[in-house]
Amino acid sequence: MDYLRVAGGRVLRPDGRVERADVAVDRDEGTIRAVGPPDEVDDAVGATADETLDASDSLVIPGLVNAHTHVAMTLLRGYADDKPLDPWLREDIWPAEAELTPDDVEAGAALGAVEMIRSGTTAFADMYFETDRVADVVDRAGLRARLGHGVVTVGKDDADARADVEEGLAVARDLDGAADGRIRTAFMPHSLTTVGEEYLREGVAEAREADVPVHLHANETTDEVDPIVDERGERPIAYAESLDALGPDDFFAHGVHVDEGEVDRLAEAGTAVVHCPASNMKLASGMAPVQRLREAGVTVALGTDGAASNNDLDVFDEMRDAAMIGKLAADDASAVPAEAVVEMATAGGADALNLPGGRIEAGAAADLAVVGLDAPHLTPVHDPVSHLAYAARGGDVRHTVCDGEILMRDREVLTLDAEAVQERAAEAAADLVDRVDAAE
Ligand SMILES: N[C@@H](CCSC[C@H]1O[C@@H](n2cnc3c(=O)[nH]cnc32)[C@H](O)[C@@H]1O)C(=O)O
Ligand SMILES: [Zn+2]
Repeated sequence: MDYLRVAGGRVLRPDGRVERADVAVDRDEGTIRAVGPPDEVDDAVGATADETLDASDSLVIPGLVNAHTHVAMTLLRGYADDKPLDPWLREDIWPAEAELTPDDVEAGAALGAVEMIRSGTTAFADMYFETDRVADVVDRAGLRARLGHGVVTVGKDDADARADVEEGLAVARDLDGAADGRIRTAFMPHSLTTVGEEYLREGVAEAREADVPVHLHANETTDEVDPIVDERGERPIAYAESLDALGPDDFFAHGVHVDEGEVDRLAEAGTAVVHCPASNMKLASGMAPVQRLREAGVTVALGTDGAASNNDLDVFDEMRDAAMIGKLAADDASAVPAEAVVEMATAGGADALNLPGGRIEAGAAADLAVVGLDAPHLTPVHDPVSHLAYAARGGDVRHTVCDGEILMRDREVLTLDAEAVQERAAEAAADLVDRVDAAE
């Protein structure tokens, strides 16, 4: 086998313990072959390493999972800030997105991919359009992803609405298994209010038929929950259930305004919630009951949401924000502790997306990040897990590995030309804004 050894570091294990260990990666299989004391891994593998990644003074963690984003929105980073969700989407974001070309989406997705690799993220879920272009980027970048075409039917005539649903289903069927299996898909209606009931019903039924999961924005703002309650006399999660969209492989973004009954239904159904604390704070959407969700047994993952409502794709920030807002929401400083947010960003994310990774153990996918712990803001190291949650940043990541392939070594991205990607995205964004201004 082609043997990559991650050597000399401390390793975060699935039970939350941190131990001195080396990690042996089988690059042919893309899996972790052994984890153990440095003098034992070669024996366990029965070979010496073909290549070594230095992890001294560092912590080896599972690759982080960004379980909800719109990755090409990096082009709209800082384009419109300081507004609530609905006017922000209608007045600023949707008009700009109307001018996006397939090339723009690819440029923005590549920028997002570079940003994610640099900050130790190895897997993400993306809801956007021109999904085949996003998939190309995922393939080249070496990342893992669950991708979908965001379906919106409000404001469209029946033919256009149907075409959008069909596109959502076609993308989910056609791209599943792409990039040597690193790409999986989902049917992604934007939300329960931006897609009409009959389209939701038909689309979800076809998704079930095709065996692809459902991902949507749910219970994000009260402005979105109230109309459902007023019109239907039921809460959004009950509505989702009536649509057959509350399955064990489905995952919903936000879950901010969920009541006790909805939390219990999510737990019983096994539907995961992707908590997006920065987006929820920035759009003043509200505080998700994360402690309550976890206590009820709901799988909770973390997402940055799009870069226009964050404004970056750094999952380290998300861990910190989740811990902070989780305590505030629960009015309890012991709520949503460091271990919880680290679990949400790793195993929780992999479980929510039903993708390999999220755990450093023999047999698991070789998706990992090596985080340098020798920076001033990480000194001293009383507790590495505390640092992951509260003090480390994406820029502390030294190496990133996905599916056994080194995506970044010594802070140099190997799979994409980071400089060219950044230049192209900046140009695409400037041109985009010119077109939006001209269209007004
Ligand atoms: N097919 C649709 C695209 C939907 S993609 C998903 C959409 O979600 C939008 N979005 C980004 N962040 C949020 C959020 O926090 N809540 C709801 N929508 C968001 C994003 O701008 C994008 O338009 C169309 O042609 O308009
Ligand atoms: Zn979103």
